[in-house]
This record gives sequence, structure tokens and C-alpha cells, in this order.
Amino acid sequence: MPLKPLYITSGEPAGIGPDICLDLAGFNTPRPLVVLANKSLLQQRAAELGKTVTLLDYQGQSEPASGSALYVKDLPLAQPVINGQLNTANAAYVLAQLTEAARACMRGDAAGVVTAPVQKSVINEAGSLEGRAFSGHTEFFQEYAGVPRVVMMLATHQLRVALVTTHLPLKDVAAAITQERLRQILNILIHDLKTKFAISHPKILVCGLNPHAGEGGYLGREEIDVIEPVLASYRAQGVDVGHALPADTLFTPKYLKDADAVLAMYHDQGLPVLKSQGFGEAVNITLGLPFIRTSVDHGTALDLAGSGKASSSSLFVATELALQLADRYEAAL
Ligand SMILES: NC(=O)c1ccc[n+]([C@@H]2O[C@H](COP(=O)([O-])OP(=O)(O)OC[C@H]3O[C@@H](n4cnc5c(N)ncnc54)[C@H](O)[C@@H]3O)[C@@H](O)[C@H]2O)c1
Ligand SMILES: N[C@H](C(=O)O)[C@H](O)COP(=O)(O)O
Repeated sequence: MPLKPLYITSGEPAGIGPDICLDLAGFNTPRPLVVLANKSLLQQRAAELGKTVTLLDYQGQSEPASGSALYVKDLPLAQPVINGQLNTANAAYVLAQLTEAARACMRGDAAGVVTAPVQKSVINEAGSLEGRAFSGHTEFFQEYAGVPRVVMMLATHQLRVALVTTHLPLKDVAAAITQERLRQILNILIHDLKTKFAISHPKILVCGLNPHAGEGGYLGREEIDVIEPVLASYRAQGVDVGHALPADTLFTPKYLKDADAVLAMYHDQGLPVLKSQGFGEAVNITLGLPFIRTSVDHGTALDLAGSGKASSSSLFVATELALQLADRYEAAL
């Protein structure tokens, strides 16, 4: 059976997404890699970087591009790109990449999607979603797929950190951590650690929300009222979730050494720890989607677009993981 292609969205055109996507030419895989981008922009960026890449229009080929060639699905830009300068006119181009990729994944035309970074602010400034906020790829793909909950997880070789809340202002975090959400998140995390990562009995360390996990209720009650009752019900079913731990204790080697994943309550409780260990080597994966989606661990790095200083290592790790997951998924069919 021919292998389905893996789609790669090139993201914000003024950032380093196009630069790092060019480095996928010659990537060793039997599956076609297809970059969603404006072809002229890629040509221009390749010239600036002194890279020789042959851009081929993707028309359903089932073989990978050979040598220094790269398949491209050409998407129109509204205005020419100036490296490092955001332009609201091109926000729709970014969303078109995500929509095209999600549509292909949902239809079964693509094996999955790997995303290069987008600039959330410019998409919101452009009002491209007709008044609805753009919080990130995670939430965009969740909405497109029509599923009630997904989980953002970032992973290095040493550490996996999943989040209960994602792109939410800090002032709204406590109210968002409900027993229902926590159960949805844990169910997805446990399921995907088993099915995607082949961990039959995952050990998950769960952070409290408050300093010192609430210090017995003196520094906040969310652990007592919300988190602990949920964890107790999972422990009763034999799930290895332990008790809510103070995050500053949990993120120490003694606790982390046996853990398969950490569940953090909010973005900046978990991700700075992971990125301080493995920035540039980590992969962001959305769990709970009906298709495979991985991503880089970094942002648009507007300061580096076209400079030749952008590292492609996280894109490579994200691509390798998506390819592995696609193979595993297709083998199980
Ligand atoms: N996957 C995504 O779409 C994603 C992920 C993170 C941040 N973002 C967005 O990116 C934008 C910029 O965020 P930021 O400035 O906080 O983070 P950033 O990751 O863009 O930049 C942080 C620092 O790391 C450097 N850097 C980033 N990627 C690099 C790479 N591949 N190689 C070498 N150096 C690299 C940058 O030059 C900068 O000094 C924001 O809009 C943010 O929301 C998007
Ligand atoms: N929270 C992510 C990170 O820090 O790497 C980043 O913003 C990307 O999120 P999406 O994959 O939802 O765009």
C-alpha cells in the first residue's frame, strides 16, 4: 500500500519556519514529506541562505522526494514577506496552512501534520478568525476536529510534561481546573501514553496548583477540593498517579527518575522546566486528536529569519516522532 504523506506547515512567513522547512530536503524517510508554504517565499529564503533545494509541486506522489528535493503545496501569500516583520495581511496564509493540513488529516489524505511556529498575536490582530481568538495550534486543531478536549504535551528523551490548561491567562487558570477537565485530561494522557508511546502502566506525577501543593489548605484549596478527589479515584482503579505534589519538589531528580510523564496545571509551571533541559531538542505533541500532530518546541524567532542561525533540530525530532507514530498507527489498522 502506498504510504500517505506527512504534511509540514511552514508557519509564520516572516519567521524561521520557512528556513527550517528547507532543511527537510533529503530527510531520510520512505514517506513523502510535503511542506505547505508559498513556493516563491521558499525559493527566496533558500537563495538568502545559500541552500540548493529543488522545490517540486506535490501532486499526490507516494514516493519521497529524492536528493535535495522537497515537495511543496504552494499557497498564495497576500503580500511579499520582509524577514522578521509581521504583516497582518499574511495571517490568512498561515491559517490556510493549518486548515489545509487539518482537512487532509481528517480526510485520511495525510498521515499527520508537523507544525513550524506561528505568531499567535498577528493572527489575532488580523482578526482572521472572525472575532474568535486564536490561542495556538493545539486549540485550533481541537476546534477543527470537533473534540471536547485535547492535551498539550512536550517531550524530550528524559522528560514528558503534559498540561491541564494551555494558553490561558494566569488569572483564569484556577477556575479552569475542574474535576471534569482533570478527568478528561488524565484519560487522554493515560490512553495516549499507552497507545502512542507503548507504556503499558504509565507512572504520572501530578503537580499541585498552589505553592507547596496548598500546604494543607493554608496556601489554597484546589488540591483538597478538586485535584486530590480526582487522583484518589484513579488510584482506586490502580492508576499510578500518586498524590498532588508541590511542583518545586516534583521537578527534582529523585521524583522524576521513575516518572513516565508529569502533569502540570498550567503552561509556565511545566514548560520552562522542560525547555531549560531540552530547548531545541523537544517535541510538542497534541494528544487526543483524531490525527497525528507534532510540532517544534520553539517560536517564530523573528530575529533569526533568513540569517542561517536557526536550528532545525526540534523540527527534525518532531518529524521523526510523527513518522514513527504514523507507522505505528498504520500498522495497527
Ligand atoms: N509552535 C509554535 O507555533 C510556537 C511555539 C512557541 C512560541 N510560539 C510563538 O512564537 C512567538 C515568539 O515567541 P518567543 O520570542 O517567546 O520565543 P522564540 O522561541 O521565538 O524565541 C526565543 C529565543 O530563542 C531563539 N530561537 C527560537 N527558535 C530557535 C531556533 N530554532 N534556533 C535557534 N534559536 C532559536 C530566538 O532567537 C529567541 O532568542 C510568539 O508569538 C509565541 O507565541 C509559537
Ligand atoms: N505552548 C507551546 C510552547 O511553548 O512551545 C507553543 O505556544 C505552541 O503551542 P501550539 O502548539 O498550541 O501552537
